[in-house]
Amino acid sequence: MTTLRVAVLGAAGRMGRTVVEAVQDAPGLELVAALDRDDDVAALADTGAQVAVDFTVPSVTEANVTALIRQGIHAVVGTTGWTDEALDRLRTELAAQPQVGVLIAPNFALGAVLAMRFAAMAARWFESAEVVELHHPDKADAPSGTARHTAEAIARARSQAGLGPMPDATTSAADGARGADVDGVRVHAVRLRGLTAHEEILLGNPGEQLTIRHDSFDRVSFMPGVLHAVRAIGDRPGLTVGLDQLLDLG
Ligand SMILES: NC(=O)C1=CN([C@@H]2O[C@H](COP(=O)(O)OP(=O)(O)OC[C@H]3O[C@@H](n4cnc5c(N)ncnc54)[C@H](OP(=O)(O)O)[C@@H]3O)[C@@H](O)[C@H]2O)C=CC1
Ligand SMILES: O=C(O)C1=N[C@H](C(=O)O)C[C@H](O)C1
Repeated sequence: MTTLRVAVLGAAGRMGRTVVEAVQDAPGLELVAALDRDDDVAALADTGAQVAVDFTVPSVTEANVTALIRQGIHAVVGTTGWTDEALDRLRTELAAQPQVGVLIAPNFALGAVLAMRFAAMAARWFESAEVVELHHPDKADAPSGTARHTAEAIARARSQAGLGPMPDATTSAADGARGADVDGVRVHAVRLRGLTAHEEILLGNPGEQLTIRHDSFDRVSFMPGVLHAVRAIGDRPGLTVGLDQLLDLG
């Protein structure tokens, strides 16, 4: 079996530490670099890394991935905060390095990926849909990348089905009481000590409710998805958004 040489960016962080352990324990993978703040991503090629995993912070992840692409290193990215404009800039970078693969995934937990897919399937059959995400209080961004992605998928499914705005008679609300508006879908963010990463998608019709819930109780929940992506990304040149694209879900 040939060994795949892997680097981790954000290696001192909560996710980075877990990824370092997972790579060290994974057959066929070799950890060749563990970088954090102040380390030089532009010199990573010297380590022989073939794939790099980025769990850093939204303000630096684009610069990291750009540096990886320019060195011909594939990227598996879990860091949140990607805008459509930033993704377009990556596509431009990738056009000059057509052999390089980049995966940006808001959530690597297999259950969370399936929950997003189920929500998108269900959305057109319900009058109302709202998303509640619940996380540890050390998280920097709100709403979560997963919740944004979920809301965007619900909005897309509703629009494709020709559904209009959801019923909502609110004419007066305290600041934030109705959550964030993501493409017309309300998203509510809870921050609570003791939590890790959780999401509920509430879908309502007259007389019935469907609740789709996913819980990550521990960061190990993300590791099977990360390792699958590390092994798969070299055969998938260009930009891929969402782990579901690598899971053969149909
Ligand atoms: N896709 C998924 O499945 C998941 C995604 N995430 C996302 O991953 C990201 C990281 O989460 P988490 O691990 O909890 O966050 P942490 O804050 O624990 O980790 C981020 C790490 O990146 C470091 N860092 C900051 N700047 C740089 C830089 N320029 N280069 C390299 N490293 C840098 C930080 O250092 P310092 O502390 O000194 O700033 C820290 O060690 C978030 O965006 C989060 O939402 C999280 C869980 C799952
Ligand atoms: O910061 C976290 O912890 C998480 N971030 C990701 C997100 O913003 O969706 C994934 C997961 O929810 C954990």
